[in-house]
Amino acid sequence: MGILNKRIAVLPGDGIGPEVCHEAIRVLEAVAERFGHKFEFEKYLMGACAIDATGNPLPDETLDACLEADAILLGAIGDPKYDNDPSAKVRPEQGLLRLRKSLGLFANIRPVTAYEVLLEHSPLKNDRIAGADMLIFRELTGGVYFGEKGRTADSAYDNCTYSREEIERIAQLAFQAAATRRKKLTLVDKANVLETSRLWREVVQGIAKGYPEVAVDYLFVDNAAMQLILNPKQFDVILTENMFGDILSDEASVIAGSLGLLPSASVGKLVSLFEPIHGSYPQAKGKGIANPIAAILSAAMMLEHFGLQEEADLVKEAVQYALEKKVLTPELNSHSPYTTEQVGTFISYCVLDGAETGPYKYNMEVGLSTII
Ligand SMILES: NC(=O)C1=CN([C@@H]2O[C@H](COP(=O)(O)OP(=O)(O)OC[C@H]3O[C@@H](n4cnc5c(N)ncnc54)[C@H](O)[C@@H]3O)[C@@H](O)[C@H]2O)C=CC1
Ligand SMILES: CC(C)CC(=O)C(=O)O
Ligand SMILES: [Mg+2]
Repeated sequence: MGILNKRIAVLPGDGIGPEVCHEAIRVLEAVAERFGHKFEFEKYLMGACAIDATGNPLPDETLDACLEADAILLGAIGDPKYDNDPSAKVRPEQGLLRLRKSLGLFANIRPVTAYEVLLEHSPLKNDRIAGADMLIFRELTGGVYFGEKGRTADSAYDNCTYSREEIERIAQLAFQAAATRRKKLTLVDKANVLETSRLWREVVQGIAKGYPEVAVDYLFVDNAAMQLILNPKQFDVILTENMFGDILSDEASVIAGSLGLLPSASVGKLVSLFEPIHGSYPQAKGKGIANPIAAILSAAMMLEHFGLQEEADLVKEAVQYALEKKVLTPELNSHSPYTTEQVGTFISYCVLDGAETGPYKYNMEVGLSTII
């Protein structure tokens, strides 16, 4: 792959979103400097910050810029002042959902890896999770989050709808991924109760015929929630609908070690979007304790999407090195002295100068001598 010129629309959002985005951008800048690529970053409003500034959680200017960009980097959106007001007419989350729908981002891909070096910090049984490595395909533009909603004084409803086409397009992607991995796909649903889940099963059974090399199994979501913790190594590719994928992937982050470690790529018909799976973690805003790795690994997924595999691998190695050297934010180790920015600096230097010289440069700048 030659030198690339890419325009990246950045939506830092709310809470810790701007802090983790900042570190992901620095890492992408380090990649650009090392390999000679030109990445242009332009920031736009979305979420609570956009409501505050314009009254609209997804201003037209933001949507237009996203449509014209080569990729989108998103931090996170959400603010307690809206979460705690049940009568709020406009909400930050509406901006995110509308963005996903408008861009046709129907597949949200969330890799989950149990990091060997973090096992000692895990609340889970180490021998059960060591080696776990799965890819969650979460449907992102259908289901109960997008169905018709209604409210009277004493009742409320949120409809869940899926069409055959909506299921087919993400199932095809999930099968393609499974075929390149350990060749196992698990459909997670609630087909004993939900009509939508029965349609998911029917469609997936049909598509499975085109992938005879992929073993398919079916799990009810309540059982899946337990199996994830009990025996995560059984999973390779998990395919599921919007809300189940949302919930199960946060649960699966415990296998990795922290919600602050899990990245995602959302792909569809138009431009792709890359975001950590976590939210805006408002309690941590401005404290320098948010883990930037989920955002940095989302940037690595963006590099893969651009076809820059060597660059993406370098970022992933730098992250691995930060974990090995215990350059950790406090949720992974309460004794850790490292801030969001320091973790970002360490990873950026490893990307720029390699895992050998990067840390020395980092130590000189930060004045820490504990890493190497
Ligand atoms: N994609 C998005 O922008 C999302 C937005 N939200 C919004 O975020 C706001 C907060 O929601 P919560 O339910 O508290 O979820 P959250 O994901 O923001 O935080 C839940 C918990 O995960 C941990 N955590 C999250 N990110 C972390 C990081 N980078 N480093 C270390 N620890 C981290 C913290 O312990 C935190 O209390 C709400 O307004 C919600 O609507 C929630 C999920 C996704
Ligand atoms: C607005 C929510 C659906 C955001 C969320 O929890 C997510 O995308 O993971
Ligand atoms: Mg979520």
